[in-house]
Amino acid sequence: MTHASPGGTAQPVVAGGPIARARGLVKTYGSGDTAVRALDGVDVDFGRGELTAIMGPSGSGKSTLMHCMAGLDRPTEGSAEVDGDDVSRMSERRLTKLRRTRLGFVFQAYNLVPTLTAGENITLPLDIARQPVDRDFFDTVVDAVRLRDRLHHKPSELSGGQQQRVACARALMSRPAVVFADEPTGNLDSESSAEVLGFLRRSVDDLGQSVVMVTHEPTAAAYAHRVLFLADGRLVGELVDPTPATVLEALGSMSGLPPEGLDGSGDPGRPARHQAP
Ligand SMILES: Nc1ncnc2c1ncn2[C@@H]1O[C@H](COP(=O)(O)OP(=O)(O)OP(=O)(O)O)[C@@H](O)[C@H]1O
Repeated sequence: MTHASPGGTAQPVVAGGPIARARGLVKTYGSGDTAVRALDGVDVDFGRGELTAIMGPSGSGKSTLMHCMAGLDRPTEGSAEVDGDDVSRMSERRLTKLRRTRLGFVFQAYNLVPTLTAGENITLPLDIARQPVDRDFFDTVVDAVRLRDRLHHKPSELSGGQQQRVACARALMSRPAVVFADEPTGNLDSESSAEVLGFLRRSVDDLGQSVVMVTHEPTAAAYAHRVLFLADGRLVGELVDPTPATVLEALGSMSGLPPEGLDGSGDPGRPARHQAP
């Protein structure tokens, strides 16, 4: 269950508080006449133990928001907190450690090491960090991604969907506070997409993982507990318990609405609330 506060901050109501949050997040690229305000004051909470999708038109700031939250980019103003740590103010050294130990990443490109087997790719981050591999958890994750019979295959011997499931398993192995997934199904056919998205959702429902996913696809966003909509670097709406139809409807209504405010309030900073029927 979520509510939009009068101040415009979308806040999920979940036990233990949000796993990540942004306050007054601004990101400006360049300067002077050519400056681009990619994020224009974003306040948002990401629910603990939830799959949150971020949608919006091309250039609306989705990747910039995710990168600022994940410490891959520095905001110009405001704060980005993950599990109580302000990543916007951390030293590079601490950020590197945080990304390695507390965050998981899944990108559109699978980024697997071609000379290693699927199993070796899954444990690689732990091996690099010289952390022990919890074999029971490894088995749980491998079964959840349904890769048991592919563990000894190299990436070139796996389908795109299987490679992305290896990348998902790898992201989960350190039990990160948050998995950030940027267009994880962008290269996949619909069947492989369903497998990857099904796994990301199960990682939340069955393993308690928190996941934040950028996507263009309403069918992908419908796997989320909650969808956030960005436009021109601002949070302009959210949808709880989405379906492909309600996501499409929300996207359609946003593109057709006047610029003074998607909820009709005249306040462009206030997110419109689209509740699934
Ligand atoms: N490194 C950069 N330098 C300059 N401008 C940038 C940079 N990265 C992003 N931008 C600009 O910031 C704005 C937001 O970009 P961003 O990639 O976050 O949008 P997006 O919603 O993820 O887009 P897409 O769906 O096309 O990936 C765009 O206008 C983009 O051109």
